[in-house]
Amino acid sequence: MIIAIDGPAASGKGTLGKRLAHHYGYRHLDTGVIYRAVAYAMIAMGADLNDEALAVAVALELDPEKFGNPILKTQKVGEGASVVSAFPKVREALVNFQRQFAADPPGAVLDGRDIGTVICPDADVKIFVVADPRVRARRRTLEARARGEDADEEAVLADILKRDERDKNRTVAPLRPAADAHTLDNSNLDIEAGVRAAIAIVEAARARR
Ligand SMILES: Nc1ncnc2c1ncn2[C@@H]1O[C@H](COP(=O)(O)OP(=O)(O)OP(=O)(O)O)[C@@H](O)[C@H]1O
Ligand SMILES: Nc1ccn([C@@H]2O[C@H](COP(=O)(O)O)[C@@H](O)[C@H]2O)c(=O)n1
Repeated sequence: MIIAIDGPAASGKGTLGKRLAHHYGYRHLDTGVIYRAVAYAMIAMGADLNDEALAVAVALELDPEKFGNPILKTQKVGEGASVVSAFPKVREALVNFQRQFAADPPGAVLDGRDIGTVICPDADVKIFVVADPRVRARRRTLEARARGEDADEEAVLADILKRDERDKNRTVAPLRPAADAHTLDNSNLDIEAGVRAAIAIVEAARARR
């Protein structure tokens, strides 16, 4: 079974993806980390993030062993990821890796922006996770402060809104729910309640198979 989770920045996709994968014994891929890895490699070499040809070359040479690097989670790298991810050829270079991950047994949960629309249009279950932008900014700020960072909630909100705008308005694979996606608004749900709601969606889909 393939579970596709999409949604805007900091909506809880990764948290939910990890929890669903654990619940069902599936593998989990946070696809945002792939675009972050491209951006980080370019930042590290002092390159211009708008250099599409270089971004493609970097994307083709990515080492998944490095996806766990905590620096990929920083705001600067996230902002860079939303620049390089808008290039059609960068996205093209990364499709096979994601589809291969999805196809391998016993099942997979992938989260991102275009999983239900482009990467796995035939996914068994598609969930589009949303939450009020202020709620998302609050959660992300608390998360950063817990890591010891000096995060400003208004700046975090501005970053989230900017990335959402760029992701929704790009020409290729824009952020949007697939026609057959279930929207899950977790603005007023804690993590446990959000996971329960998602499991109910998955179970309903399994019962229909
Ligand atoms: N339902 C929830 N209730 C409260 N906090 C939540 C909930 N879901 C996620 N969070 C928290 O919100 C923050 C963002 O969640 P997460 O990193 O899963 O979002 P994301 O959509 O994967 O983000 P990104 O766009 O960076 O990939 C984390 O601190 C997480 O613990
Ligand atoms: N399937 C995806 C996943 C991510 N992106 C882009 O990467 C940026 C960072 O993603 P996070 O999930 O880690 O926040 C995001 O803003 C998107 O621009 C993507 O295009 N497609």
